[in-house]
Amino acid sequence: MNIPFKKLHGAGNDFIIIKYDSYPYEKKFNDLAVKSCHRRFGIGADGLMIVAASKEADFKMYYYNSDGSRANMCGNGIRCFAKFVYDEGLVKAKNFTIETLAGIKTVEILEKNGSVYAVSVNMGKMTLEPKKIPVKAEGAKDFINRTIKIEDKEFLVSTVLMGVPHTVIFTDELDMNIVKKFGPIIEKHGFFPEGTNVNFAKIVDEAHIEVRTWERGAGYTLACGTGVTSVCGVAHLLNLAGDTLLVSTEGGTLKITVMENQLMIMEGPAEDICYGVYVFNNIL
Ligand SMILES: N[C@H](CCC[C@H](N)C(=O)O)C(=O)O
Repeated sequence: MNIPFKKLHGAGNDFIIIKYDSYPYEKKFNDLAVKSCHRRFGIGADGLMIVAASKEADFKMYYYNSDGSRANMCGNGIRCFAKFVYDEGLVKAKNFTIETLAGIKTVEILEKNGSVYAVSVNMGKMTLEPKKIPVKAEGAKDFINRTIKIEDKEFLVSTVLMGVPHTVIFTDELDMNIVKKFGPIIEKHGFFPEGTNVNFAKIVDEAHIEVRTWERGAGYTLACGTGVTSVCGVAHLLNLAGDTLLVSTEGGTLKITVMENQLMIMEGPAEDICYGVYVFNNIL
């Protein structure tokens, strides 16, 4: 089956985007994600998004990780999704809404010299209640500053829901060996019945944070929008940083603003990489 696609990235977190009508087989989306996201046998990406019609918003976004698992929300992804639908002429307004499994998100296209260079997204508020994340923490009102012991190391973690579960670990030094060794262990730790994304964060000063993320269902990625937003929300909650933050990831910089009412606005890049036709051999 030949499927037209575009590939975009948001701060190095890369995605394949297709239109629902070009492959209207929802039950096969996870299989399509695994095969198209494969870095050798497919196009290669961290995730797949499908642009569909919505009864409640301007569009509906399906998001799948490269391992085929579906996730409720994707921060870098929704910026790329917004650029895709705007550039494809599917929407004329610069402000519009996108239905996700984490609720309806409002996005704003940011244009310079007639081309979209970034998108601003209202990411909503963090959820702290363990049941809603979910985290196993009988009777606790949140999962902030908890200790996880793995081998001989103790991690002070804070887990929140930012559309998807995010565990935040503040550290003085970002050590990629630690990220890649302990990220996958924490991702699947028994505390997290549905798994978790894992963000290692270094506070540079009250306006700058560095983040490296091990993603649930995708592994180490160059950036994670919901992860960066979660880090900023927890840093603000713990008075470790201010309310306007520049967050540098390996793939680029995102700007997060924590509003008075705890809503968080993420602004960041969305860039085209390529477009073409994917030959989906779904017989195998
Ligand atoms: N890269 C995405 C996160 C995807 C979430 C997914 N890894 C999951 O929670 O299963 C972002 O920019 O927010």
